[in-house]
Amino acid sequence: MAKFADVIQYYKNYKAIAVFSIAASSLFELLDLVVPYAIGQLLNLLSDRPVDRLAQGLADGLAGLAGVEVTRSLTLGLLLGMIFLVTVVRAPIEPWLGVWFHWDIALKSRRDHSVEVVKKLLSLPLGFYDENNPGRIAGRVARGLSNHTWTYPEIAGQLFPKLVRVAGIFCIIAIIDWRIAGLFFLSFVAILAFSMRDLIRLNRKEQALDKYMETTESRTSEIITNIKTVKAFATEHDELARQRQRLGRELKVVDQIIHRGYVVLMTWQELFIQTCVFGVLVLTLVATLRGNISLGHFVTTLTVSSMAYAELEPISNLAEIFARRYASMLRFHEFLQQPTGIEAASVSGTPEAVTRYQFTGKVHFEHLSFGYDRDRPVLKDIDLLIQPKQTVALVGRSGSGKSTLVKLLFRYFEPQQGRILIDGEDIRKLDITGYRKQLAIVHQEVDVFNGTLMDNLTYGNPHVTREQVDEACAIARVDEFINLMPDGYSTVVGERGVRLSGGQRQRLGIARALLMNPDVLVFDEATSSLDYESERAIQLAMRSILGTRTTLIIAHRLSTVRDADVIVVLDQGRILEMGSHEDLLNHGGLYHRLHMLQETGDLLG
Ligand SMILES: Nc1ncnc2c1ncn2[C@@H]1O[C@H](COP(=O)(O)OP(=O)(O)OP(=O)(O)O)[C@@H](O)[C@H]1O
Repeated sequence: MAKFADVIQYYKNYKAIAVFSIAASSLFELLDLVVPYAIGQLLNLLSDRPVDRLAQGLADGLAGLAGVEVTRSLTLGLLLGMIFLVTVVRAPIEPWLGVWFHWDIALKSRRDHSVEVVKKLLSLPLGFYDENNPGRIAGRVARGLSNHTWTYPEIAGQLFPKLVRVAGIFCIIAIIDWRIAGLFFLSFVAILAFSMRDLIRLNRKEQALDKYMETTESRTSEIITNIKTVKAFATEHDELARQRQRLGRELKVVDQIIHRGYVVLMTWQELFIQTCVFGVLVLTLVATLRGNISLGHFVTTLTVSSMAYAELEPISNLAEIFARRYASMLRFHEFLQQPTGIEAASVSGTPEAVTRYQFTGKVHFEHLSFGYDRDRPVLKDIDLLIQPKQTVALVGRSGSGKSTLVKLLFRYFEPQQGRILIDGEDIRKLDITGYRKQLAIVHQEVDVFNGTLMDNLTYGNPHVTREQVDEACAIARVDEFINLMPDGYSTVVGERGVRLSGGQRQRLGIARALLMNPDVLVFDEATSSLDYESERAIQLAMRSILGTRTTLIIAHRLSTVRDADVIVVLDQGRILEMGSHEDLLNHGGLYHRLHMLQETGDLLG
């Protein structure tokens, strides 16, 4: 759970400059008080009454320095000079010591935390992404960052200095009349306590709303990612209706409960403040009429106390703004506190720190058991030894655990029982980045990054030579389509470039995997969604790779796995059968049945 301290810690890199700039802004707020004081003293002078001790002392000091007599004109000049210093002279300095630094800190902190966010995104375990879609994550991060950025200049540049100013006003009033100061203090504490109570209550509602908003954003993001399905099923109207309903509910809470709550609070604050201002006017007037305070003090007290009460409104507004943003700031820190995966160390480390390995490719899945949910095992006691450069095919019904086995090999998840050995070494003992660099996978859906074909080919290994790229492209049959591209290797593909077909993407994926020169290569359903010609091109590419390194093929189409040295048939998380294509056909078990099914299309085969 994130706390208030986490929100403060957000700016910790700039602690020293923050203290300096807040102190500077506070000082300027205090200097503002010189004006009503000096005007009060001017009034005393003009009405031929003596100035108070402070003004008199300053005038004596000045006269002593100049070696002249203290006159009315000298005191007048001194008071005017004070006003000039704290208004005109201060004007060009204040924005630089205050505004500049407040925004500078906010913007630099945003940069720091944006980097932290990327770091976090790269080091979160895969399981996090199964549970949170991009819209939910992006919404939470964006709101958290922007609210932190906007809030800092307001709190540091206004709230703190204004509180200091109010404290200064309290001191001035106390010097003039302690009873008025007492009333001022009590009313101030009362209004702040009353406001805080309401703000805490409203903040709880904000937190619940924030969670609700994340789910709405997550659905909008799903609409974008699944737009083809939405259009194909013609569910635009339903999606719009659902989102409209959610947004309507959000508005109801924001408008009718939260916003109304703030306005009610403001109404009470206004009434209370104006009553207090009036009370001070009456009290000061009575004190002046009784001759307890001078006319100058009457003006000063009235002016500063009106200034103080006038500050109450912005102070409570700032507290309100903070309360409105606090919930999303906390949610942002909760995101940053998510437990990281095993990749975390490599994200922070340098590329040079990665341990380099060279494996023969002997992989042993030793009595592995695993379930995403501990109580529902997906893999049960898998024991499988793969010899170096062997080709092993994993087949079985959908949901039998083929992909999960590969996820464990890549250490996206840890087995609950058993272990995986590579060349006899437990993979948990290896440096995760160095280990993964010796593996490569060609997914069913090959990711294409916005950039040139060359960028995409060398994504995992930017140091390869042009010859190596040509060679990998020839094996993966990328060369067949690269020559047709407008700019060859320099053709921009992906989001803003040429769209690649499914078959082209897969061949790109194979070449990219080969350029990693992996010791273990995995094909995950690599040919499942392709037309005959593309599938054949890929099968030929795969065939020329087989035997050059340990290869694992997850396949539904049994035609693609005939060449495998060993075919492993998984069923409900267990190894049911294992052997060559011929052995398994002769065995007459599940593989034989699946094979017949695919050959004949006969469900009873
Ligand atoms: N991230 C996940 N969280 C929870 N359960 C999951 C997750 N991924 C897969 N499963 C479950 O684990 C079981 C095995 O899934 P897996 O993807 O390994 O099967 P598969 O044999 O590769 O299936 P297919 O051939 O359809 O891809 C399934 O019951 C699936 O619902």
